[in-house]
Amino acid sequence: MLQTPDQEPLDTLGTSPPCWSPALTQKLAQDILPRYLSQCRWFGGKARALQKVEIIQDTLFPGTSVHILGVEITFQEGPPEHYLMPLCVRSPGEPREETTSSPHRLLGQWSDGTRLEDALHTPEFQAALFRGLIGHTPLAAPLSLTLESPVQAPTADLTLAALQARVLSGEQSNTSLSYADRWLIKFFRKFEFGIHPEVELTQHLTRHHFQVPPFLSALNLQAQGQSGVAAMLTHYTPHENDGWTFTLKAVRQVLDQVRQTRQTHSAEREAAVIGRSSYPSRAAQLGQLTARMHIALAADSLHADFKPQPFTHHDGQILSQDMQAKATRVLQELHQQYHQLPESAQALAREILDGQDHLLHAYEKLQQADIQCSRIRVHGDFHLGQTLNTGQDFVIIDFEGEPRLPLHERRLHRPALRDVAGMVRSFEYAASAALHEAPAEEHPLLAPWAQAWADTTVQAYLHAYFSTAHGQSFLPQTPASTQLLLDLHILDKALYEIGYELSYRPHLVPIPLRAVARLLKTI
Ligand SMILES: Nc1ncnc2c1ncn2[C@@H]1O[C@H](COP(=O)(O)OP(=O)(O)O)[C@@H](O)[C@H]1O
Ligand SMILES: O=P(O)(O)O[C@H]1O[C@H](CO)[C@@H](O[C@H]2O[C@H](CO)[C@@H](O)[C@H](O)[C@H]2O)[C@H](O)[C@H]1O
Repeated sequence: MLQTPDQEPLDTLGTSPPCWSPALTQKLAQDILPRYLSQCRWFGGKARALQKVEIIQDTLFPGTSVHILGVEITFQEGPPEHYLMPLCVRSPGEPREETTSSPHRLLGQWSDGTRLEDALHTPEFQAALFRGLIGHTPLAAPLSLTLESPVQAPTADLTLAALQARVLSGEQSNTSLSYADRWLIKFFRKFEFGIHPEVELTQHLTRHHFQVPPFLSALNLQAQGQSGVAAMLTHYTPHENDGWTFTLKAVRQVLDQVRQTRQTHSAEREAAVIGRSSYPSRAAQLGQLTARMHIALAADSLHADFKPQPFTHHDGQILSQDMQAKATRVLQELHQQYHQLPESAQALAREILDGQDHLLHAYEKLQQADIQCSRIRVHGDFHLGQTLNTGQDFVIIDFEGEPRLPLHERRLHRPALRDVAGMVRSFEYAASAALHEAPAEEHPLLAPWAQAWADTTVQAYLHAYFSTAHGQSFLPQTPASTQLLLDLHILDKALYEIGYELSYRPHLVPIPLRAVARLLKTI
């Protein structure tokens, strides 16, 4: 009998010894995966009603007994999603690494102790994947390798690193593994055929010597004559923490200081508390870095995929319609999820749903505006968690774009201000998250401080961005069109966050709800 992590008894698999079999894949699709997926951080379909889970591809990874399953998930409404799941059967004698009990790695267990596990957590597959991505294990169809250049390291170091894998924990839409903290493999969970923006942009920026973890190789998976990316190998960047953790700590420090001194907010006290902290200069560093990233992304005018393109009147119309369509979709999801929201969030959701017409109308300004700038390739999902704080500076990571968008949309040329808006939202998100860790009775004291922290930080960031990017073709020509593009991208991002949090982290949805309710009053 196979049991799922919550130990609910399931149908027996028969008396044959536990092993990989058609009966097992059938059981996976019918019983196990529908329940297991909803517990996985990387599963983006949590807000949608599942209709069917189907295993459409089963690839044995060379030299292992690991099955990389291509899983198609159909929902009662909307397009299907595809995920990659490397799984293996492990006998009772094989060691249980420390997180064995975690539902994120254990899919089930037979009565004799044999386990069905997520292979990304098992040493056998971790090592094999690394050897494959450094080109030491030949891969056979449907797998293949894109190798930028041979990995420069003594063979002994590589052999040892293969055995020193560590699954990174934390906020992730994919699964990343560090190898001896020198190399990093990102295994993409959501799978789609086509050029992967993360591989393409990391490769481009590596070649332009920009501050990204240098690209080394990509693992491709083919089916039906098409190819998609399953994993990417880069260097590991030693860092103190990621930009999100670093920033949250900075806001908490400000709020703690206020809590201890019980100082109500005033402009004078703000200058003393926030103005004297070291964070605004780090925000300015991020502003400069963002501008330099855009300059590097706009640098290759000979390559059609990177060459800047004009933002035409027609682009303004398309952008306006696209933002309206995305907003409508998110508001529909919000409407559908309304009764599952906590009461306080319901009030905000109601405010937003009631303001739907006003909100959609705001995007129409893009249709009349005279916006003169170029569209370039952008990061696409830019926020503090996409930066690593090395102590002195930051490095930018995670160029996959918004995981909720199809690949071809993530690769479109866009206004550079889309990324700037993403980072602005992230500073505000951090202020809001820190505030809402505090008990409600402290909010009257702390809220003006959290807002002042966000305003000061955003100002430092924007000032540095616009100074560094001054004169670049991707900046709109007038202050009015710059403001319009920025404001509407901020609104677009906050709405995206509502959809993202409903799908991935429902407990956090009040944060973007609060932001959109506030923006509704200013647009
Ligand atoms: N090259 C790298 N070097 C060191 N740590 C990294 C590197 N890339 C990612 N990480 C770590 O992994 C985490 C998740 O990476 P990310 O690319 O944002 O994945 P996801 O798409 O799953 O969110 C980061 O926050 C960081 O802690
Ligand atoms: O890092 P990912 O590519 O997986 O990006 C997704 O997840 C992010 C959260 O991990 C999400 O970012 C949102 O939450 C952040 C705090 O955790 C905040 O800094 C961002 O501003 C906010 O958008 C991102 O939107 C999503 O695409």
